[in-house]
Amino acid sequence: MTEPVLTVAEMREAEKAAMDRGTNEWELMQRAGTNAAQWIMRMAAGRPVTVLCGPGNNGGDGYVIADVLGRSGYEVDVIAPVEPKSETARRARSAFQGGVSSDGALRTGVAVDCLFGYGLDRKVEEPFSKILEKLAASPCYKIAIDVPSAVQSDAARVLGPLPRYDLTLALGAWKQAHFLMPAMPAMGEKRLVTIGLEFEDVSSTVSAAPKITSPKPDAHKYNRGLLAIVAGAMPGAPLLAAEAAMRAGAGYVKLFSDHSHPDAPAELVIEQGSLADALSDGRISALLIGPGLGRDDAARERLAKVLESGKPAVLDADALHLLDPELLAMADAKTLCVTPHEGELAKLCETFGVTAESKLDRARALADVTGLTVLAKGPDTILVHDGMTSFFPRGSSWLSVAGSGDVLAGILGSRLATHGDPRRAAEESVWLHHEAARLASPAFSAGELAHAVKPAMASFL
Ligand SMILES: NC(=O)C1=CN([C@@H]2O[C@H](COP(=O)(O)OP(=O)(O)OC[C@H]3O[C@@H](n4cnc5c(N)ncnc54)[C@H](O)[C@@H]3O)[C@@H](O)[C@H]2O)[C@@H](O)CC1
Ligand SMILES: [K+]
Repeated sequence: MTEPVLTVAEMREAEKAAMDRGTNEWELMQRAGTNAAQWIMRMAAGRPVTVLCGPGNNGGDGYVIADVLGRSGYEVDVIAPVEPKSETARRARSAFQGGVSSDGALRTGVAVDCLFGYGLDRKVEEPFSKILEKLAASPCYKIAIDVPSAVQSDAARVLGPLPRYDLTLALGAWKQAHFLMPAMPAMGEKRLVTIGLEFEDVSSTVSAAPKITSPKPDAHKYNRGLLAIVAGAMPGAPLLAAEAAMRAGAGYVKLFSDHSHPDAPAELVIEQGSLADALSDGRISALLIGPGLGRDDAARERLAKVLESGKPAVLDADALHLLDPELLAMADAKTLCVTPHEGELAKLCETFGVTAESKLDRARALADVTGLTVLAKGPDTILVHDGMTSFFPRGSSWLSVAGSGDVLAGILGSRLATHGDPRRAAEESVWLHHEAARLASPAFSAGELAHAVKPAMASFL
């Protein structure tokens, strides 16, 4: 099932739509609190629970949770530094029969943070900041309801003390912050608690694990996809990309390189000489250029030839520093996928006149302006294709190793050569990259990561 990722405005619209269909806010809060309480009881397993309640409907959810836990036999403390302000939260507060204190110690056991949800709109100050500091210092099991209370839901900005949570329960739908830095690593495990909302015209989703198919019975090396990797000044990076690509599904991987590559595996075909001639091979189904390309005139010339060829291509690394409107005009942007890290994304935005503050907004604006498929990689990878945004579960932090990006580019090129769909190829490449890292962890080299792409493929067959 596709899981939408909503902005605060979209979330409010979805809730309004539910109300227009006849479900009032109180019922939504009952569902949210009751369903979240089921998760909390599973994690608490009889331990005492402290619920922290804020002034809005997130606090309202907290009173419902406390009520359900109390009725289920749990010892529950509620700490609420201020009285609820919204009507529905006040109703939840009056329905709760247990004790509420404005401050107090957190009992060891479980703490449930309902100070602020997606309504957080300014810096968290006292008395709330003090409570969050106390929560951060406590050894208890920490659960954030909807979003951690110091995290702004759309941009993932951290506006106050941010404890490390064990579990975050997203209510109704995922919010952007669940998949964005810097907030994401503090959220622990993340689970979606459904409350019966319906979503229309969804433009952002969580990428679902891909289903990779085996080659067709009549497959041969060409119709399984021929990926040509166009090398340049430095020999190592394109070779690494080729090692990954050979294990990611393409039937044939070639390296167009004028280096001798004494370390290349025997099964990698290396072609030297005229790039124009090499690119004229009609059997090539996708190209990859950028790793080790260089940034001089010769590199620009090679990139121009790739773009002129009209073949689907992945542009990575140095190619992203060279790409400009003049070069892009040579190609059909719909067939191209760019894979910038933060610095390369900034460079592309500068080149194409995109001004936006966050990584998410920059990736979206760049895709809009250029028509490219943008895979903005990093700890919070974001894919934008034709107005659609995909977010991904977090990958291993061991991926922060030199050559990791070359491996990702190789996998992406291989998947693109296999079926030609840039969005699908990009999603598959991220999942395969993460899975290869999981299998190769810890402390792998990029070469070991490239080899782990093979067992990673098996995870998605
Ligand atoms: N509206 C609905 O139908 C539903 C809402 N739900 C819950 O409601 C939450 C959103 O509720 P709200 O819109 O009331 O927002 P919040 O509960 O997140 O908080 C908003 C309140 O906190 C205040 N506030 C914001 N930032 C502050 C800061 N830094 N310091 C002090 N006060 C601050 C605001 O002035 C407002 O009073 C969701 O996250 C979710 O938990 C769920 O109950 C499901 C149904
Ligand atoms: K919260």
